[in-house]
Amino acid sequence: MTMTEIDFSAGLFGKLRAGAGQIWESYVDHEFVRILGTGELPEACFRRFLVQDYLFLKHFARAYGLAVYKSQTVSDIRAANAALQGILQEVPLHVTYCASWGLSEAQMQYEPEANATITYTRYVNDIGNSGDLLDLLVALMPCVAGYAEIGQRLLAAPTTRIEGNPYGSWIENYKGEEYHEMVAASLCKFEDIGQRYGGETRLARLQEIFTTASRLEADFWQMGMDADPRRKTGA
Ligand SMILES: Cc1ncc(CN)c(N)n1
Repeated sequence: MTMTEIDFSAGLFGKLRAGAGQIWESYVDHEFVRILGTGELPEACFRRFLVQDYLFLKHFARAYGLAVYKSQTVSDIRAANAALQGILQEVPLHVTYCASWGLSEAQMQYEPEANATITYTRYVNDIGNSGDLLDLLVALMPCVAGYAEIGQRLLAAPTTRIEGNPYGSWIENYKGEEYHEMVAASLCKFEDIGQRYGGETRLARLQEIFTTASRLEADFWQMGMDADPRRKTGA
């Protein structure tokens, strides 16, 4: 089977990604991702990230529920529902890692949310509440497509190690065919909705939303990095 190759530079998504420039790079090429690929990421950083990501996924599933509500056609409802299912399919990966550290799913649910989690998830849901379906999808796409790009980059990087890497199954998930097929379908629907909702005439505002969500993605990695015990400065 050939791997689904995604062209991240195409269409409205490609335009927004290019418009986000250095902020997009700071997300997909974050230090956290690079040392996760080599296996050198301190476990405390990955733990902090993964528990927060579980809480993040809950709010992103809610955001896709909102996308279902904002949809005006059955085809768009189906696509938002499929993306919601895609988000939920990530959860077992998180539950399995946390179980290996003795943390149950019941306990994960009651972990306090980090500022980075609150800021990003509430921003996206606010865009969805105040804007239309296209605004909401623009806020969601850095999350959906960014991890597929990260998976593709890790796969291509000569420094990436899967065997013996404690984060190997995380890498396998986001470079895997199932995730990439879901992202390819999401991007295809995004281009369709972009055209129907006049994306090209709304570029300035859409760029603002996309760039903000990309910056909040980079901040999310940084929240994981900051849990490195060697970087702690006293407090
Ligand atoms: C913060 C974040 N961004 C993106 C993904 C991939 N859906 C995720 N699990 N977490």
